[in-house]
Amino acid sequence: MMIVFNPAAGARRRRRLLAALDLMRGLGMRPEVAETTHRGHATVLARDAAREGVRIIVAAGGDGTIAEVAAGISGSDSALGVLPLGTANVLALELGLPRAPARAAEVLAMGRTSLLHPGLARYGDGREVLFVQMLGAGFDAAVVHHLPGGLKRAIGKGAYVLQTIREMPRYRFTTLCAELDGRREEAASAIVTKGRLYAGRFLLAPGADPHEEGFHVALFRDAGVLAAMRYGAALPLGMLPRLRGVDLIRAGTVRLAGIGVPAQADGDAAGALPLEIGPAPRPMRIVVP
Ligand SMILES: Nc1ncnc2c1ncn2[C@@H]1O[C@H](COP(=O)(O)OP(=O)(O)OP(=O)(O)O)[C@@H](O)[C@H]1O
Repeated sequence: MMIVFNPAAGARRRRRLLAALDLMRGLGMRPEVAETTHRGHATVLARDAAREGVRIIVAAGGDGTIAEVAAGISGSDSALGVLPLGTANVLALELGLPRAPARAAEVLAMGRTSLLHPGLARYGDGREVLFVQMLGAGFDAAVVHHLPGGLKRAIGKGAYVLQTIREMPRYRFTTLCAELDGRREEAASAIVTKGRLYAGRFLLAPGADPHEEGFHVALFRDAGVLAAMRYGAALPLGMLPRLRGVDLIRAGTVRLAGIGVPAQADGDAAGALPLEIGPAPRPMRIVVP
């Protein structure tokens, strides 16, 4: 087993990692730990470990770190493990992975796995971005693009709320075009999700399951500040999936286009449209409780 640790959020994360390591050592495990030094590094570390035949490669960080490690092991026989140390930890909530470091370590020690079907976004320039949870295009991506890293480290999840309020008056709402299995739709924003949850434990797509193939696409039809406020208020109340102006559609492939529309994948900035989303070439195994 190898642990890929993102130390970016400081001392608290390191303490939680050490607590997990303590338990593992108590069980006689001696996992190697590699620390990331920059964005994208987790993918390189995980890819090298997968080539060496490491059986379980653990992402110790948030959803961005998990996505980077998943990209590194994609196509290999290594399984993905998770020590949830991030801000939102959506995948951990989705899969019922414990947040307490000792309990998360126990799950890793047991090594029970299930199949995960990540999504792969392909851009016009040939770039590819793998995601395990979701890809958003439009307003939520603008929030992610402009979120100051320092603010997130200082106040955690509240940073997203603050940045959403800041973004409302300045985001230039444009129409994006979504092609869902070839069927054309229009929306102000879209979230292509593998899972049920969004931004923490808030319900977005009740019928979704990351263990299944395909995507659930949430289309936010209405543009403008008032609509964004309505969506933002409905989310924590669990009312978003039933809200007027929100449609949820299943699809196996998704094309998104729109001039200057930003994209985010698993909570990290991921360029701009146009892009095409389909399944990753191979599903991967993930360690689950
Ligand atoms: N050493 C580093 N310094 C700065 N940034 C890093 C470093 N290592 C990784 N990163 C970047 O930090 C991003 C965010 O980290 P991560 O996902 O672990 O935490 P988070 O954003 O707080 O969690 P969540 O996504 O659950 O909200 C990663 O996508 C990665 O690109």
